[in-house]
This record gives sequence, structure tokens and C-alpha cells, in this order.
Amino acid sequence: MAWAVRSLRRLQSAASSSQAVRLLESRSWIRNPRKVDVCAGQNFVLKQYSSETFWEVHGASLRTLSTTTYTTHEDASTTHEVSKGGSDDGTLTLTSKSPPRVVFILGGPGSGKGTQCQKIVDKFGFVHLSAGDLLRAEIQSGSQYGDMIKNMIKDGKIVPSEVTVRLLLKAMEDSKGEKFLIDGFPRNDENRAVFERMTGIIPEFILFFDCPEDEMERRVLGRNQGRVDDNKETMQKRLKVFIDFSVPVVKYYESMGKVHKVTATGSIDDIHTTIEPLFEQFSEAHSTGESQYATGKFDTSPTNN
Ligand SMILES: Nc1ncnc2c1ncn2[C@@H]1O[C@H](COP(=O)(O)OP(=O)(O)O)[C@@H](O)[C@H]1O
Ligand SMILES: Nc1ccn([C@H]2C[C@H](O)[C@@H](COP(=O)(O)OP(=O)(O)O)O2)c(=O)n1
Repeated sequence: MAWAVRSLRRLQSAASSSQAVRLLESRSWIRNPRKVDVCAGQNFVLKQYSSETFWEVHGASLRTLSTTTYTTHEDASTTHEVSKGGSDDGTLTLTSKSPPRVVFILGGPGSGKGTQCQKIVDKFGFVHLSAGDLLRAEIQSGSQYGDMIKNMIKDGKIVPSEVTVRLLLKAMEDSKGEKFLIDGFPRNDENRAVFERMTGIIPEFILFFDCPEDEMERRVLGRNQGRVDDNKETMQKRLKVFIDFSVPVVKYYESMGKVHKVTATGSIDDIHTTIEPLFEQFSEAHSTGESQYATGKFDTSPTNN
């Protein structure tokens, strides 16, 4: 979960008393691991610095910080008590970490996102996270949000972003992966903004499966997975939601030059062959330590218009 730590604007000693001592404020320290002495009983306020760097915070001998990492949000600093006891002084080690690499997989319902993700996972070792699967698992888990999620899915609506992003983040952290295919997300602008705000992650690129509506409907109605939303009535609503809310997100990323549009008709293998070079290029760029995220060098020109 080390990657989940947002970069820190500053790390302050912020004990409730007025003796709070600022430990770090300038940017210079963020480049290298840094050790900071702390005293028992202090609190620390962790704040985001920017979306470029992620931080791991370990307390060498501090009970409450040992192997703990933190996520901070743009609009909310997080206060952590370092130690409750009086004999637990120690050292914090701050280590910068690379953010995880994320590719968003978008396309209408039934356009083949999940099918292609599986093939990419098999070959390129990404962790595949389907937002829809996570929401369905949340229903099954008996969560307090279960009924709400189920009703919204049944009605073809988009579940509130805070719920979906929290599920995604947890799955990312649990997986311990470093590169992710996030499938069926972001489905609207709110999804996109909340994800960016909560993680600071900018996607490497977006793969958009372009499929005619009648083909999507045919596939969904033939999918036979017992889903509450794979019926004609809900499918009509999902297609409308897709056009009204998801297509604008694709356009947003298009304006950033991040979208690879893939024609989603044709055989499963042919479509895979079309998108494979994109992931080969991605793997090559990252095996040499380069990152589009960091360098802007990754070729994001569309593969198949
Ligand atoms: N290229 C394709 N041609 C025909 N059927 C496909 C193709 N890709 C996927 N399918 C089938 O269409 C259905 C929907 O695919 P899926 O990957 O679940 O779509 P999505 O994740 O976009 O909703 C599945 O039954 C799948 O087997
Ligand atoms: N980001 C997301 C993804 C899915 N959902 C909900 C609403 C969607 O209609 C359902 C099903 O999504 P899923 O991606 O599994 O399936 P389709 O691409 O529609 O076939 O889940 C959501 O609310 N927010």
C-alpha cells in the first residue's frame, strides 16, 4: 500500500499544544529518503504536496506508525498521533514511491472491456479491477450500501463516486500491484474528479472500445451471467447513461491526447491483436524506467480510429 501515500506538502509536528514545531516545509527534502526525529506524544499533520510523488511513512520504533502508510487528500490534512506512550520516541523514515500506473478501460455496456482486460492481464501482468464487479461484490458482502448499489445498478444508474472510488482504492491496495487496468471507470465526470482528488493518479492512457449500440445490446442480452441489469429495459437506460455521461469523459481525455480508440467489432482475438502493441510499448517504456506520467514521452497517438 506504499504507493497510496499522497505526497506531502509538509510534515508538521502539530501537537495540540502551542509548542507545535514545524519539521519540514520546503520541497527539497522530498527527493530522498529522509529521517526525522520525533518525540512521543506528538501528532503529525500529513498534507498533499502535489500529485507527482507518493510517500511512505514508517516509524522505526513508534508503535503507532510502524509500517503504516497514509493517504492524504487535497482538501483535507490528516492528523496522526505518533505515539501515546512516553517511552516511544523514535524516527520517522519518509521514502518517496512511484505512483501506481493506471490505464482506464472505457466503452459502452457489452463493448468487450472485461473480455479484453482478461487477455491483457494474462500477457502483461496488469491487475484488472472492474468497477462493476467491485460494486456487485459489495452487494454480496452485505454492506450497508448494498441495497442502494443494487437499486442503482438495476436502474442503469451510476453509483455515487465516493462509494466506487473507495472500493477501487481498497482493491488496489489489497492487490499490492503496481499497474492496473481499471475497467468501467470513470463513468462520469464525478467519478473522474473524485478519483483524481482521492488518489492524485493521472491515467497513463485510456483505451476506449467503440462499439455500435445494436451490437452492445446483442452481446449484453446474450451474456447470461444472471445480472440484474442485463435485460432490455435496463440496457436502454445504460446506453443513455453511457452517451450522456460516459462519452463526455472520453472526450475530456481525448482533449488531453490520452485516448486510444479501438473498433470493438470483429473477433476477440483480432481486437486483442490491435491493442497488444499499445501494451508492448507501455511495458517497454516502463522497463527502461521511463514513464509517460513522468516524462511525457509515451506515444499516446490513437491506434485505431
Ligand atoms: N469481439 C467480440 N465479439 C463477440 N462477442 C464478444 C466480443 N467481445 C466480448 N464478447 C462477448 O460480449 C459479452 C460482453 O462482453 P464483456 O467483455 O462482458 O463486455 P463489457 O465488460 O464491456 O460489459 C460477453 O458475453 C462476451 O463474451
Ligand atoms: N464506475 C462505475 C461502474 C459501474 N457502475 C454500475 C453502473 C453500471 O451500469 C453497472 C455495471 O457496470 P459494468 O462495468 O460491470 O458493466 P457494463 O460495462 O455496463 O456491462 O455498475 C457504476 O455505478 N459506476
